[in-house]
Amino acid sequence: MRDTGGAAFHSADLGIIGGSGLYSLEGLSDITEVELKTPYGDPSGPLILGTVGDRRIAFVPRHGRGHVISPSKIPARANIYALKALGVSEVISVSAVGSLRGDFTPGDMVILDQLIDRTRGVRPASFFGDGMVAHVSLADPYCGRLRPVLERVAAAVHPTVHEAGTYCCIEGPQFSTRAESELYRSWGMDVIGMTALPEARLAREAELCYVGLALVTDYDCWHPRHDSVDAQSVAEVMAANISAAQKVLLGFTQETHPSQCNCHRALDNAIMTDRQAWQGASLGHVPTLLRDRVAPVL
Ligand SMILES: CSC[C@H]1O[C@H](OP(=O)(O)O)[C@H](O)[C@@H]1O
Ligand SMILES: Nc1ncnc2[nH]cnc12
Repeated sequence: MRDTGGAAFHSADLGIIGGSGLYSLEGLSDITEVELKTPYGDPSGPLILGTVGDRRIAFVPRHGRGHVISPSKIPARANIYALKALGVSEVISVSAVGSLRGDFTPGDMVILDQLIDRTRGVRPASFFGDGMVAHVSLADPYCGRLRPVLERVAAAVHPTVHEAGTYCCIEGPQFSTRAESELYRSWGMDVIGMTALPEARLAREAELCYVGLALVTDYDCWHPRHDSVDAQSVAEVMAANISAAQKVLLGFTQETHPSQCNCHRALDNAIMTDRQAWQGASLGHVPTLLRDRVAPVL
């Protein structure tokens, strides 16, 4: 069913953002497709809403249907805003990644815990700045409450799950040079991709719990005994592991429940703008993100 009624008529509590190779979700019932408009433009495509057990899920493939959106062009603000507007409080983000170390091999899963930003500043990376200035903490960009749950669920369905990993986010869409790949390895980065940022920054600003499930698809271009990555090989390894990823996602929906979390208070000590100055048109669309947090003063 296609429904353009908007967020007000729909709701979800868990958001799933699909990456390369994950363009649909298995196991959903009561499926509705919603086309949402946001102040930050259209999301990557219609959001798919559905039910698994007692969870209402909202799914969005970040590259769009048919993989038509390049990493630099992903409307991350619209995607996160749309999830927030639907009532989502927890998000799991799935990514294909290259391995930067010998013991992370293609087919492995990684429960991401850290990020390094090697994007070039061309991606809008904040909801704040026009009339309201906020500086959230990103010290731990992934939710510490949900990461162990994801690890447990993944370990139950997949033989090799790494409990932590630092994701190096490059601009793309080209893959790295060998010198860059070696540089990132020398810095101690674990995996490489093009999409975890600004998604993770925006999820924190929107006070969402956010976890990252990375599927290792290649050794980038540093490994002396493996071919350099290409898009086709990424797609092939993803296809071989997609049913395991789907099982992890389904399991995760049943193992987590919306609960109180520090992530939902990320703006508590972050807003620098005087409270009196929160009034007025310059505040733009931030109230929707903050919802009931600022409603009393607006
Ligand atoms: C198809 S290879 C490069 C492409 O795959 C990854 O996408 P995602 O993170 O959405 O799974 C990588 O970041 C690039 O966008
Ligand atoms: N080696 C790599 N570099 C960047 N993004 C990727 N996605 C999957 N493999 C990748």
